[in-house]
Amino acid sequence: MDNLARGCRPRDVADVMVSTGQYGMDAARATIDQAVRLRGAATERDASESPRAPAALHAVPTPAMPYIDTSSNRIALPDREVELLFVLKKPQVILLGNVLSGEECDAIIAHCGARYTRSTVAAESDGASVVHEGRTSEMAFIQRGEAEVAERIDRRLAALAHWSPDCTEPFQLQKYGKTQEYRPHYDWLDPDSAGHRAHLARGGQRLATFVLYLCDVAQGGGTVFPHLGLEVFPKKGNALWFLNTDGRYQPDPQTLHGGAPVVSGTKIIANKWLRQERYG
Ligand SMILES: O=C(O)CCC(=O)C(=O)O
Ligand SMILES: [Fe+2]
Repeated sequence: MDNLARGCRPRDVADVMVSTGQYGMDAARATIDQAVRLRGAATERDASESPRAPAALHAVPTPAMPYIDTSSNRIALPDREVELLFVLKKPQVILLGNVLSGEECDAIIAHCGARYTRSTVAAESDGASVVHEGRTSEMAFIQRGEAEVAERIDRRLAALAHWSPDCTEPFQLQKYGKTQEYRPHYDWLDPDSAGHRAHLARGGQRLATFVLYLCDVAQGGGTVFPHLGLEVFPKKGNALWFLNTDGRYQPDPQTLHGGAPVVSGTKIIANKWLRQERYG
């Protein structure tokens, strides 16, 4: 497992294991998943060291990317079996079912109680958090170590995405009442914007997004992707995943997305962003 410790992509390590003839692909994947879990989903990887490809496999280093195994209809995680509901290949957008139990959704919402404040975005000029007319929801954060249920879900998402929880942002809840929305935007940080560069300096690029739907919504509130002609409706316990960049960490303009206005009811989601490096 030295290659994993050096930050190689589990997928590449699996290819090497199969090519030596000692493992079938299923056995290689299972062994790697186990090793990643034991290592706390590669927590120990030195974030300052650039990820490298397995020795003697590629001359050109391939950066590590989080990934979800889409080879079967269900994914058995250590504490839960998740369903694949749809997969869009490019850009990669995956809808997953049964990621959270109803009780877990309720517990997260209860934990945040009334701590919401008006949502903000990062200003392009200096990166400061500013209120924006395109994001009318309210937000709340759950810091690492604050709630057992959040820690458990953090570990589950790490196993699902083969990515260390240390390289993710804390959960950000978004609550939308009637007419509230988040107009189409990108989750990746723009290297050409001075304000975003300050955020890039802490944890690198936002490689992938999980949107956890914590409740059903009576009407409206879908997550929309205008360039893809796609709208995903919130369903309690489901999670939407998308990759914000290509495999070389370059922002993908096709990932434009937003939260459509809620027509009736309330929508509550939790965002989890996977960063390139340790996010402290
Ligand atoms: O509300 C949604 O469905 C998407 C939210 C979103 O894209 C965000 O908070 O960055
Ligand atoms: Fe977003």
